[in-house]
Amino acid sequence: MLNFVFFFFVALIAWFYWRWENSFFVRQIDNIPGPLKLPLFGNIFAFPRDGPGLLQIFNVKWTKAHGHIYRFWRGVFPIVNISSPSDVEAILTSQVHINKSITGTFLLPWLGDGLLLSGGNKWRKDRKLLTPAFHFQILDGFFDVFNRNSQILAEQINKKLVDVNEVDIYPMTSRCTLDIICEAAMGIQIDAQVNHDSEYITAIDRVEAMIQGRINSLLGLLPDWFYFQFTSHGRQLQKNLDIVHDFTRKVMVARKNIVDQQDADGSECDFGPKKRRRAFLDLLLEAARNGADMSETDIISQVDTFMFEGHDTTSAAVTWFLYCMATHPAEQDRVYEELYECFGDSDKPCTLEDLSKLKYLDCCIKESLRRHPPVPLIRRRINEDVRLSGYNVPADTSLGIQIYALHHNEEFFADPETFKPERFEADQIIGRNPFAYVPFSAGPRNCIGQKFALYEDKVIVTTLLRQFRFGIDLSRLPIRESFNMILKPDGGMPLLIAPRR
Ligand code: HEM
Repeated sequence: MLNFVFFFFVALIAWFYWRWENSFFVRQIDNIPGPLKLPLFGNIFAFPRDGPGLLQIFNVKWTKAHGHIYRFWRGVFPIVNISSPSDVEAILTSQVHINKSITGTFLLPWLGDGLLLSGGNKWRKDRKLLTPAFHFQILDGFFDVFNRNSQILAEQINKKLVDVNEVDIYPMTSRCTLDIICEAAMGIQIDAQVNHDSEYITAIDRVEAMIQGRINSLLGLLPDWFYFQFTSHGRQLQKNLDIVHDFTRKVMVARKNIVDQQDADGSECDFGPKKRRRAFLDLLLEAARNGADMSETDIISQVDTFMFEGHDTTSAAVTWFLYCMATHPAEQDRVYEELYECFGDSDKPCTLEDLSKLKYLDCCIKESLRRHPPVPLIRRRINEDVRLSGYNVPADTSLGIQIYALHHNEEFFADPETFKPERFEADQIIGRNPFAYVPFSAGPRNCIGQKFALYEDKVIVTTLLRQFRFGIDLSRLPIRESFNMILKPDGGMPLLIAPRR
């Protein structure tokens, strides 16, 4: 009898699987070229565990083997990856495909329904509310935060140079951008550059590494309730998430109390229409006070989202830019000449007006973001059937937009592995498909912090290049790129640094 029940269930599962395999949905997906899949597991065993391997398989190996549109299976969930400008344009400019895919759910326990992960009307409402926070007049007010923290970074480098001439620059730029975003998002100074033992900073580092570890392994197939309750990885992640959320909540309450107090005693408010620089948190608290439908949890999710999106991305951009300079001394000299023309020998802080004069620096930064895009892959959930490169991609499919593969497409960027800033000189851009280059994404769901990031990036690198010359020990090359949610240097970024004066 038991045998009969067992075989009955196996046969039932096999029948359901066979029906599903032959469904119109699966047949449409499998019509798109892609690697051979295993029943139930799909291609999950082909995913490398390490970041460099992951970048290679998605952006290089499978793109070369199957073309600029291919599909693969994460268990029974299909993912279609695209990297041709016309397909990318069709998705990014669409008002229909604006929701994030299932992989975004791994970030949900951390970022909640913040701007990065929310969809539909909630996203539209929040995006409208937050857009004024990135008005250029408001960003101008952050220049003193950028300059002050860049100068602290230069001092920290100088301290290291007393003993050595090679410094791993990546953790240092990371702490610098963390200090900047904390001040901009929450209005507080955590001094991560000098205070290395902060529980909050350690927890943020762990949360990022653990979420990436989960995505890349079989743990990613477990539902949240099981993963957080019954695996030690999940329990550890929860512990670190509690530290991060606790910190954000405490800052929010403290900020709210200050504002309430100032309101009550009529003293000058440090947030209000007359004050030029306001943290993003102030804007959210103000909106909540003015009756916007926004709970405490909503505010925390938005602040945590800015902390995540605004920290590692920019430090990766700064780090890869310094790498490009270190490996291209002639281009570094030309950038320095331009800086010298603008600033001379002075210690004058960098202003928005100065940045508008630094045209060659701008080309070098754009080329660095092409060659090493900090966000190499973004995802969408297809809301209704769409035709891409002649294939029908059915509704509910997860779609990957491979920014890295797009930026390395020979058709648009000849000799794509070579650093050539002149690609971004005015006459070279004419006629190039604008969707061949999208480091900040494009369309309605582009990066809301794009201008903030570029100003911050430029102030940090000008501060450093005015004071130091960067080089690299050739035996360290190549520094491998690692796909860890963002594009990080594998094993750090050891650069040879010499003071200019
Ligand atoms: C060089 C640095 C940066 C790069 C390359 C970058 C890139 C991107 C990209 C590609 C997206 C689209 C993500 C997606 O569709 O899944 C995005 C979204 C976003 N970015 Fe950035 N980003 C950078 C810096 C920043 C900064 C400094 C902030 C905040 C101050 C920020 C805040 C956001 C937010 C909130 C979103 C979600 C926008 C939405 O869905 O409406 N980013 N970013």
